[in-house]
Parts: sequence; structure tokens; C-alpha cells
Amino acid sequence: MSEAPNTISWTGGGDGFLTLLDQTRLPGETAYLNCEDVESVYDAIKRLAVRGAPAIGIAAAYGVCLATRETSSLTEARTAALAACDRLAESRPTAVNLFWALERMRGVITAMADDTPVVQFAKRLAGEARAIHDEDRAQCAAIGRHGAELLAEVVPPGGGVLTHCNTGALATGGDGTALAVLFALHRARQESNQSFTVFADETRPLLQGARLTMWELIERGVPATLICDSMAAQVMREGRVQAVIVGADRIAANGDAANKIGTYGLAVLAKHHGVPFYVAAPSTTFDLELASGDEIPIEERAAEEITDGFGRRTAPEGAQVYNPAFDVAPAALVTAIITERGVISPVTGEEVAAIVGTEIPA
Ligand SMILES: CSC[C@H]1O[C@H](OP(=O)(O)O)[C@H](O)[C@@H]1O
Repeated sequence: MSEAPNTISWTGGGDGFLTLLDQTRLPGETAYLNCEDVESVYDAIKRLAVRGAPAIGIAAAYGVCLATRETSSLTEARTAALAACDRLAESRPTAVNLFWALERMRGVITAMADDTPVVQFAKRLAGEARAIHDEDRAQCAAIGRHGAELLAEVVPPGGGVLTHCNTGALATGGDGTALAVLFALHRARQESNQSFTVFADETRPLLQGARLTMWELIERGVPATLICDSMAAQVMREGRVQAVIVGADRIAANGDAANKIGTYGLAVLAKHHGVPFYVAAPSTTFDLELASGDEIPIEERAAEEITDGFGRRTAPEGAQVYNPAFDVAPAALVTAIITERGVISPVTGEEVAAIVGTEIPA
């Protein structure tokens, strides 16, 4: 089983640079982007060269560190870093991890004493970005542990688990969220040869499932079957799936979870077929200021992602297109939310508050 891909890495100290595995080139090419300014990080997030709620936050945190290059005074460095936070916050609207990470960087920027040398300021920023990265890595491992324990009771030997989009090492600073659970369950079952199959939805329009999840699962030796999004109902009806597990980009205080478009439909299908539906996400994906999923901003993306999705135009000129990148699974359809702090079940505002209502580490 090969190691996790090097999705995001920072080279150097305060004057370092960010390297991103360009996910738009996978699985055919393993290509890296070296980012030395804020705008290149903004662009990488915008076009999903780096993607996935936790990974977006981590990349943005490192992006803020790039703002201090070419500055010679603390005032100049602080102004540039705060402007970087504002710019990176404009990249994508739904994944709350982006805004959580930027708020954390703003806290460091504003707390810095006025007589701090620029070199020390830059070093402190890089240290905070690295801490955000390291914390997410540990959160992924904990989500994997909690989730594998839960799914071990639900997925029999030779059973199946369906997942949507990509929630692995490519989407986080560690092994992933939903995929971390599946990697951990696979490791636990390897010794007794009681494996299971992952059914990966291709996840139109950008095919994160076909391109990225299948790549991660194959690389890690996890049995996987690729299906079209439209096949999920049939696969459940045939009894091939004993659980559905997905990630999240923003979870409201009542447990409503926004995730890649198509997730809401899977939650409805799972309910209809009596299949448990799990969401895996770190506490940094919760937005307790939002009472329900109705308040979660849903990103709409370019029509060309649908009309030109296979390298050629597949829809007639002038076709009207609607391309929401996310939808919301209501808490009532979610069996449990698996976090690094434990499992939220039943999914109610009270249970959410009990597990993540405490102070989210700053
Ligand atoms: C571990 S969070 C992954 C989450 O992010 C994905 O969205 P995108 O590929 O647009 O960044 C999708 O919603 C995944 O569940």
C-alpha cells in the first residue's frame, strides 16, 4: 500500500514557498505547482488545483505567508498579510474551513507587536500555517479511528460502502475524512482478509470521484468500483451497499451538512433503502453561527464545467446551464456525523453542541 500523496507542502521558513499537487492534472499526470505569491494560491483554489474543505483552508493559510515577501516594514507586512486574507476569502464561498483558517491567520497578524521584525513576523505566520496543517493531519487520523470502529459494526466482510466526490489525502492535510475511515477500516480488515468494496460515484461535473477517489483507493490497495452518479440507486437496490459515507464543506449548528452536489440525493436514496448515511468531517467544518443548512452559501460554477466537460462541447450553443457545486443533506437524513472528537448521533443541535460546541481550537 503506497503512502498518501504530497498534496500540500511548504518549503523553507518565513520566506518559504508553497507547493501544491495540481489535482486538475490527476490521474494522468502527477504535476506540482510552486506558488510564490498570493494570487497563484487564489487561482489554485478557484480552479480546484487544490480542493477539499480542509485542504483549501490549509493552502490559504500558507498563501497568507507569501504576502510578506518583498515587504520591508511590519506595517507593510501586516497590511499585505491582511489584504491576502481578504483576497483568499474571495476564492470559494462554501467550505467554511477556508474562512476558519483565514480568521486564525488574522488573529496572529493583529496580535503581533508593532516592533516585531518582519523576518520574525513572517516566521510566526509560517509557524501558524504549519500548525493548522499538522492539526488537520491529526484530525484526519482521529476521524479514521472513530469511523472505522463505527463502520466495522455495519459493513460485513465482502460488503460495500458508497462514497461521493473525493474526501481523501487530496482533500485534507492528512489521510482524509470519509476516505480516512475507509483506509482505516481496510487496514483493520487486511489481517483477517475481511475486506469490503468501495463504490465510488464518478461525481459529475468535475469527476472528483472517478479521477481522484479511484486514484487514491487504487494507490492504497482498497477494492474499489467506479459507478456513474446515476447508478447509485440501482447499486443500493441490488443490496451491494451497506453504508454511505461522504465528507462535508460546511455543517450548520443543527447538523445539516453541505457537501458536493449529489450528496442530498444519496441521503434520500439511503433513507429509502434503509442504508445508514454517514458524514465525516473535522470540527473545523462546523459553522455554529448558522442555525440550519438553509443559510449555507452554495457556490455556483461556470457552465463550461458541464457543457465542455469531456474536452469537447457536449451541449448545443446557447444551452442554459445551472451548476451548483454543493447541496445540503438535512440532519434528519444523516445517521451520524463522525468527527475527530467523536461521533454525533442522533444528529441534533444538542448533540452537535455537545461534541463541537466547545471552543474550536484557535
Ligand atoms: C474532505 S472535504 C472534501 C469535500 O470537498 C469537496 O468539494 P470540492 O471538490 O469542490 O472542493 C467535496 O464536497 C468533498 O466532500
